[in-house]
Amino acid sequence: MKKKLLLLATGGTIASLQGDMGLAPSMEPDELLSFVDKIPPLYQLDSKLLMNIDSTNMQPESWIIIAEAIRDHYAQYDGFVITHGTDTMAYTSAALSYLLQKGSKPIVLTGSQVPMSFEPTDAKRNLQDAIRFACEEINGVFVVFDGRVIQGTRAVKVKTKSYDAFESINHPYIGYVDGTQVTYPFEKPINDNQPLVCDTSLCTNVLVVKIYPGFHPDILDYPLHHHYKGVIIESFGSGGIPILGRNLLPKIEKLLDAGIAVVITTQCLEEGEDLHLYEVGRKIVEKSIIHTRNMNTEAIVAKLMWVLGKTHQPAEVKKMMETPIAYDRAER
Ligand SMILES: NC(=O)C[C@H](N)C(=O)O
Repeated sequence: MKKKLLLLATGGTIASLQGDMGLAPSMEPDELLSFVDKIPPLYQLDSKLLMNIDSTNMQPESWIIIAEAIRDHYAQYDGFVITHGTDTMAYTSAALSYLLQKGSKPIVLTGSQVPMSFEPTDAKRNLQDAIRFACEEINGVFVVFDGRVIQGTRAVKVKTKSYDAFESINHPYIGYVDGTQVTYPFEKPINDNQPLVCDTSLCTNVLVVKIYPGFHPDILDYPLHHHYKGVIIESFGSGGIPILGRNLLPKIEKLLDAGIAVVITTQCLEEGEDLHLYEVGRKIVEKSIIHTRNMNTEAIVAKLMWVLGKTHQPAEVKKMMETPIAYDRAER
């Protein structure tokens, strides 16, 4: 049976044309599709333009627009393709993994490093691959890019120009697309065909701070005095914060005392935090901070906004953040 797919276009390089001020998204979804080699027996496709923006301009409110469009059309289609800029695609793929849970259909994000109208370009292949993967019997949110299928909570943009811009971090690739062929390196994930759960309440009062040698503890006064509900600290290596010199512990205690969720992650892309390893990590483990294990920052930001959209109660926030959703974290 032919699959019924919906393409939701949001802009990005894939839809960009050269203007006086540089590349800017302006192509309509039908124009994008005119470049694609159709696989007529496999699918029938409708399209809708949700926004036409550089993904630099994506906001959490834009994630909600995308999620609600999918929710509203969920019953009518077998799969969804979202064309999106690459710069914040990993945030959107993570966010949609929280906003739209369970379900029975694939939601596939793609984009390109070079506009569709340029030659050569990666846009044509990526869009074709995304459409092909959206025909699979699989559920969840995925990024399809340069022939690789990545779980939505595990994609990270690691290159600014090359075609292989995205990697699956701390998680295996779900699959590969080559022409009309989809292969799975491991067992194909089981589609347990559950009803879609759409929950779009978000709290955006979240701050990410990357510490560095010389980071001044006073910076952490800012979230305290500006109604922030969550602070994500990108610490070093296996995880730890300075406890000598510009000691961050007293300020972190103040944040926790004020009921602000403090989340610790690592600046290292691979293998995740292990705060128990070193004294500089253990000191903070004694406090009720939130562990992230091997989650990526994009997923942590989206998950924290989503969790804080439901509760500000510290123990609840910690429990929800530390509970795996959509394969976003693995315990050791
Ligand atoms: N390759 C791209 O799509 C980059 C673009 N600035 C965007 O994220 O919209």
